[in-house]
Parts: sequence; structure tokens; C-alpha cells
Amino acid sequence: MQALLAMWAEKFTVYPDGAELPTHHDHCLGCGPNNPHGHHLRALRHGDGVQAWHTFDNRHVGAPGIVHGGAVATVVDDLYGCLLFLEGGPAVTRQLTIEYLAPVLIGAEYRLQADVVRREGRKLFVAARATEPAGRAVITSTAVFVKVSVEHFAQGSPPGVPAD
Ligand SMILES: CCCCCCCCCCCCCCCC(=O)SCCNC(=O)CCNC(=O)[C@H](O)C(C)(C)COP(=O)(O)OP(=O)(O)OC[C@H]1O[C@@H](n2cnc3c(N)ncnc32)[C@H](O)[C@@H]1OP(=O)(O)O
Repeated sequence: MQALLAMWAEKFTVYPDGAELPTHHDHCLGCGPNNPHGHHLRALRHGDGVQAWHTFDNRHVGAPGIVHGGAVATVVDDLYGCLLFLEGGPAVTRQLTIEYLAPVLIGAEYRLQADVVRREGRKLFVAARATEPAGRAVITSTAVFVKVSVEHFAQGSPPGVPAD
């Protein structure tokens, strides 16, 4: 576990504009490439924020043809988690709000953008949106993240890795 935490800490480095950001870890529900249930989100630095193009598939269906609201929230939360790579250290979601303005459709590509709105002590106030290619916003979001030490993550133990 300590080795995994150290590997994660190395991901907090400098990323030029346009660079692809790393995944949180291989099995992350949002971005992990080895999670068969996951969204496999890939985020890029975009100015001081992050952006991603994302298409939901039938694993994340709610009403027929429409993405489950919880799946949308997962992707937005994870995108905020990618923003943390530009902040230089870890933080966790304390509050997440989503405004579902229009159905998010299975098989349609959306552009997602997330930015830091302000920093206040340990708190990061962030905002995000997902838009259709034509530019209409289908969701908007705000969240409060609280900075934590890397040791925060030692409360959990990845599958097959004993806590130490
Ligand atoms: C595998 C191994 C390798 C490691 C690999 C790691 C992988 C890493 C993966 C990351 C993936 C990312 C994916 C997305 C991000 C998640 O999904 S994170 C997971 C979901 N979130 C959590 O589990 C967080 C659970 N909550 C907690 O642990 C604790 O509540 C927290 C957040 C650490 C805060 O604890 P605390 O410090 O005791 O809390 P508290 O003092 O009450 O509040 C902190 C501050 O927030 C303020 N606050 C609280 N609520 C609010 C609010 N709603 N609005 C405004 N301010 C508020 C408080 O007033 C306080 O302010 P200050 O007094 O500091 O000014």
C-alpha cells in the first residue's frame, strides 16, 4: 500500500497545457483502464483547468438510452479528481452538486470542463459542465474538495494488497 501511495504522490508534477493527465490508479471507477465497470475517463490540462471528451455506454444506462444520473456524477467527480493533479496535492470530495439540465444520452460525445473557482485554506471550490458538440450545457456542477495528506488514502486497502 505504501508503494502505491508513493507512486501516486509522484503524479503531482508539472503538466503543460494540453498534456494528458495521469489516471488516479488502474482500478479507479472514473479513469482506471483496468476497471471493467469504469468510465475510462481521459482528461487533459486545458489552461488552468481540465477538459475531457466522454461518451457513456450501456453499462451506465438509467432510463433506456439515457445515462444514469449517478454515472454522470461519477464522471464529474473524477474529472475534479484530475484537476487535483494541477493543484499539486490530493484532496477529497466533501460536497458535490449536479444540475441535470437535459438528458445525457448513451453513445453521444460530450465535452467536459472543470476549473477551480477559488481556494480558501484547505478548501477548493470547483465548478464543471458538460456540453453537447453544439455547445448546449446538459449538466453544470459545483463541488467542495478538502485537501488531505496522502495518508488519508491509507484508510482503504486496494484489492489483493494488505493494509500496512
Ligand atoms: C490505491 C492506492 C493508491 C492511492 C490512490 C489514491 C487514489 C485517489 C483517488 C482519487 C479519486 C478521485 C475521485 C474523485 C474524488 C473522490 O471521489 S474522493 C472520495 C469521496 N470523498 C470522501 O471519501 C471524503 C470523505 N470525507 C472525509 O474524509 C472528511 O470529511 C474530510 C473531507 C477529509 C474532511 O474532514 P475534516 O477535516 O474532519 O472536516 P471538517 O473540518 O468538518 O471540514 C473541512 C473544511 O470543509 C468545510 N466544509 C465542510 N463541508 C462543507 C461544505 N459543504 N461547503 C463548504 N465548506 C464545507 C468545513 O467548514 C471545514 O472548513 P475549515 O474549517 O477547514 O475552514
